[in-house]
Amino acid sequence: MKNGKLGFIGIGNMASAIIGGILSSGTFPVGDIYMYNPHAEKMQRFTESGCVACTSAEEVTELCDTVFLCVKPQIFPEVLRVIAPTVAKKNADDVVIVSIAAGVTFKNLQDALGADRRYVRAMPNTPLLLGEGATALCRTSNVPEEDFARVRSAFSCCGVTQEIDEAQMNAVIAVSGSSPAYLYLLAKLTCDYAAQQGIDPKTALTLFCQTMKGSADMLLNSGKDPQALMDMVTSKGGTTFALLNVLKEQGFNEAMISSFEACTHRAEELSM
Ligand SMILES: NC(=O)C1=CN([C@@H]2O[C@H](COP(=O)(O)OP(=O)(O)OC[C@H]3O[C@@H](n4cnc5c(N)ncnc54)[C@H](O)[C@@H]3O)[C@@H](O)[C@H]2O)C=CC1
Ligand SMILES: O=C(O)[C@@H]1CCC=N1
Repeated sequence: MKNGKLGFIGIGNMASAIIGGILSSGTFPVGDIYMYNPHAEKMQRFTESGCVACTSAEEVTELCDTVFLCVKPQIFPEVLRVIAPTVAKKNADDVVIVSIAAGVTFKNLQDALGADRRYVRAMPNTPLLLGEGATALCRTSNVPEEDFARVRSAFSCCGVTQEIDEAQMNAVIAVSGSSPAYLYLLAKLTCDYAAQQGIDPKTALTLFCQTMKGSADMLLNSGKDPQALMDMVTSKGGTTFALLNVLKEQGFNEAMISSFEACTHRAEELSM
C-alpha cells in the first residue's frame, strides 16, 4: 500500500536543497518527509520544521514509498547493501527508488535491489534551494505515470524538470548538476576583476547577476539562438569583439568542451 511518504537517505548539500525547496513550496505535507543521516545535526533544521528524523536508512526505506538516495556515489554500495533486505520485503509496486548520484546507473541499482523494482534517476542542482533548480530525470520502463509524477513534483516544485533517456544522464551533469560551479567561477572571476578596478564588490555582483538572469531570459524568450544573441552584443571593432577574441586565442572554447567531457567521463568512472 502506498502512503505518499518521501524518504531521504544522506542529508548533505543536495538533499538539503531538495528538502528546503519542498518545504518552501509546501507541495508535500512536512510530516510526510522522512530522513536519515548518520550525523544527526545535519537533520536538525528539518526536524525543527516538522520533518521526521529516522535512526537508520532501513527505517526510512521501511516507512516511505518514495526513497531518495542522496549519498555520494562512493557510499552507494554500502547504502544499497543496508537497504536491500527492506526493499526486498516490499511489493515491487509499493516503492520507487530515486537516485540523484552522478554515474550510478539503473543496472547498478537493479543488481543491488532487484530488476523488478521501480527506479528514477535525477540530476538536480543546488539552486533548487531557492525554487530555481533544474533537474533532468529518467525512469525505468516499469515506472507508471502516477509514480513518476510524484517524484517529478518533488523536483518541479522547486524548479524546472526535463525527462531524458538514461543514456544521456552522464552528459547532462555538465548541463544541470555541475554547471552552477562554472557559472559561479565566471561570477568570481568577473567580480574579482571589477574589485581590482575599484568597483564596489556588491555593485559588481548586482550588475553581473542581473546580467546572467537577463541573458538567460533572452536565451529563453527572444527567439534568437546563442550565436545571434552574441552577435547583437558584439560591435564591429568594439569591446566585446576584443573580449571574445582573447577567449578564442587562449583556447576558451576547447577548454570548456574538454571540461564537459571530463565531467561526463568522471560520471562513467563513478558507476559501480
Ligand atoms: N552537490 C550537488 O550540487 C549535486 C550533487 N548530486 C549528487 O548528490 C549526491 C550527494 O551529494 P552532496 O549532497 O553534494 O554530498 P554531501 O556530502 O553534502 O551529502 C552526503 C550526505 O550523506 C551522508 N552520509 C554518509 N554516509 C552515509 C550513510 N551510510 N547513510 C546515510 N547518509 C550518509 C553524509 O553525512 C552527508 O551528509 C551525490 O551522489 C552527488 O553525485 C547531484 C546533483 C548536484
Ligand atoms: O560534483 C559532483 O560530483 C556532484 C554531481 C553534480 C554536482 N555535484
